[in-house]
Amino acid sequence: MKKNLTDYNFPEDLKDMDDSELELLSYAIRDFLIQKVSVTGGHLASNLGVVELTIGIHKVFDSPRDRIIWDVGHQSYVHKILTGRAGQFDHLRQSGGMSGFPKAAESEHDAYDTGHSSTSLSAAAGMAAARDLRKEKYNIIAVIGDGSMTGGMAFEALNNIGASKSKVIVILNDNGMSISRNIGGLSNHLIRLRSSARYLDVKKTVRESLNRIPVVGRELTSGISSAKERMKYAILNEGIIFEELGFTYLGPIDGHKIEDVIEALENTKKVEGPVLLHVITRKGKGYRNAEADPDRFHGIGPFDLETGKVLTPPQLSWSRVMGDTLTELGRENRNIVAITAAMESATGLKPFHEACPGRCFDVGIAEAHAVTFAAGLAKGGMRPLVAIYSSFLQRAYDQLLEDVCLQNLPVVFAIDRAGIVGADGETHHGLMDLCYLLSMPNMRILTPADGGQLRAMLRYAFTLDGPVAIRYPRGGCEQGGKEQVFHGGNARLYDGPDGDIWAVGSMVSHGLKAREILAAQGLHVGVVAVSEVKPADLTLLEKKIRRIFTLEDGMTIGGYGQYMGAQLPPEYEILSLGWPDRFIEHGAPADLYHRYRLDGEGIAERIREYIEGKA
Ligand SMILES: Cc1ncc(C[n+]2csc(CCOP(=O)(O)OP(=O)(O)O)c2C)c(N)n1
Ligand SMILES: CC(=O)[C@@H](O)[C@H](O)COP(=O)(O)O
Ligand SMILES: [Mg+2]
Repeated sequence: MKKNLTDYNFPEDLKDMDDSELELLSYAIRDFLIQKVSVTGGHLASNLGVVELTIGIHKVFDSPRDRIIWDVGHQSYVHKILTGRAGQFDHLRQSGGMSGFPKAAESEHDAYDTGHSSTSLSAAAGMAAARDLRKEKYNIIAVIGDGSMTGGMAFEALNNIGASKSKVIVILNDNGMSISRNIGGLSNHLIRLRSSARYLDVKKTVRESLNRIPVVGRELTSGISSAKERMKYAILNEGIIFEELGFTYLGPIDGHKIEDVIEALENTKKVEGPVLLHVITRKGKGYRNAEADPDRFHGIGPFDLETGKVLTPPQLSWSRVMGDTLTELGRENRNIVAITAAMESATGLKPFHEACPGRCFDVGIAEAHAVTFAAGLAKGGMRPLVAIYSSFLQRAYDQLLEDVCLQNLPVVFAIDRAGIVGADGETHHGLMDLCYLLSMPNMRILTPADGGQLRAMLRYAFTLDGPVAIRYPRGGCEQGGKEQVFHGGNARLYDGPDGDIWAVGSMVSHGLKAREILAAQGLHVGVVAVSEVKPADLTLLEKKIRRIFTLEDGMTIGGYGQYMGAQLPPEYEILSLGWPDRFIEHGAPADLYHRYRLDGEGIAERIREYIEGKA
């Protein structure tokens, strides 16, 4: 073994390693991951679970010729180490550093960019069709977790691939967990498969599969031979959903036994047509604290290695305020129900679940279904709230429009992680929701500037009889006044003769900072805190102040600024300040606001340039 992981020439060096060297390597990788992520933060538990599997994949397949697609991509750290990027882990997910997700721009080994779940199988299907049409020869391997397999797109792709008979290798990494415990009918099916006697004799089950199915060449394993035994196997495999859909199902195998992993992966190569290898792993494997609490170690900030405790002091989060308020409201009104797409604790729903058991629904990673499910609940007389991240709600555009807005149903959307999220980057920033929600008739959009306002808005939202979206950012929030009430409308915080900043929700604090900086330079702008984005409240428009600067944590094109521009009388001029027409990279929020001139300083500069006629 070499001293450092950076001393290797991976993936080539893997090819000459024997099983015991690979096992030693797995220890070194775990150690490295735990050390590095304890400093930078990141998706630790999922990566610890795929160490042997990833080593096996790079040993058996030939990346980048063979294409490896990581579903979600949060578990691609080991792949990054094994494709020459160990040296970049000190800057994992930091401004200017390596992404936490696969990025083709980062490495030729990253065959497909991911971040949102359940896309890998569709991407693999398309890549396989392209390969076959072009008569090329290479393997396409999609690695998907049991949580991601609950997403609708994964089912759609299985359906498609199974019928196409195209050679796609699906590796189902089953650890029984989504971020929290995995749920649903498919999850129960997997539990039955993993607890069946078949798991006990790994090699035999894989050999049996190979004897039963068409394989490339004649390199068959010895396995079962008599017709009677073959029939017994076929019956055993009957009812395995993947087989029924047209896949050859191999496994389940123990994903932490490197020699079994390698043998099973070699066997996937031999199968003709679509094949699914079921691998059982443990989330957090090899680090006591993560094994004990895989949910918390799914995505974690910098932590103490010994205790596993995060180093940043706890703060009041927007999610927490939402969850606690909903719990209060749920106690008062038994018609209130909550829905999450596999993000119960992250969206703050846990206390509601505990206080109102039976009224909190985790539907799996199924955002589109979650929204129409809420529409159904509303139709049935309940008052549903969908707690969801802004970027994941993108998955349910059509359901928002056709099921909720068109029928004007009273569904409350608690849109978390709206705006810049930071370390997760392009795939996770919540910069689009204002653009698509603003164009939806009947949708009301509220944006709290602090925790007190969020509490008041939630209470108000349940009094309305149509859809309401309340959007708020990731992270900590100011307490705000406890007894606030909200009946719609905006609030003027300052007057100013040189123009008015209309700041949406949490951007109010940036607007106030800009105002201060400008005042010191002799320019006096007012500030309006925009709590009600839609319908537009124009009652605070000043007749004498004809210059409006809108400020939003969303895309400029199609966002609040353009929406306001369309409502303003012609004598008003408007400058819209938001995120530009490009994908915004990962990095610390403060760095990003600064780089894109959306912090107080940048906003002040842009306003001054505009007023001075330079913009
Ligand atoms: C569309 C979408 N919804 C939700 C998420 C948030 N998310 C990221 S990983 C994850 C759980 C994935 O579980 P699984 O695929 O089993 O991987 P594991 O973490 O267990 O390795 C969830 C819900 C996401 N990335 N994309
Ligand atoms: C990979 C993924 O999609 C989630 O784990 C996400 O990273 C969670 O983000 P938060 O840290 O904002 O909850
Ligand atoms: Mg899982």
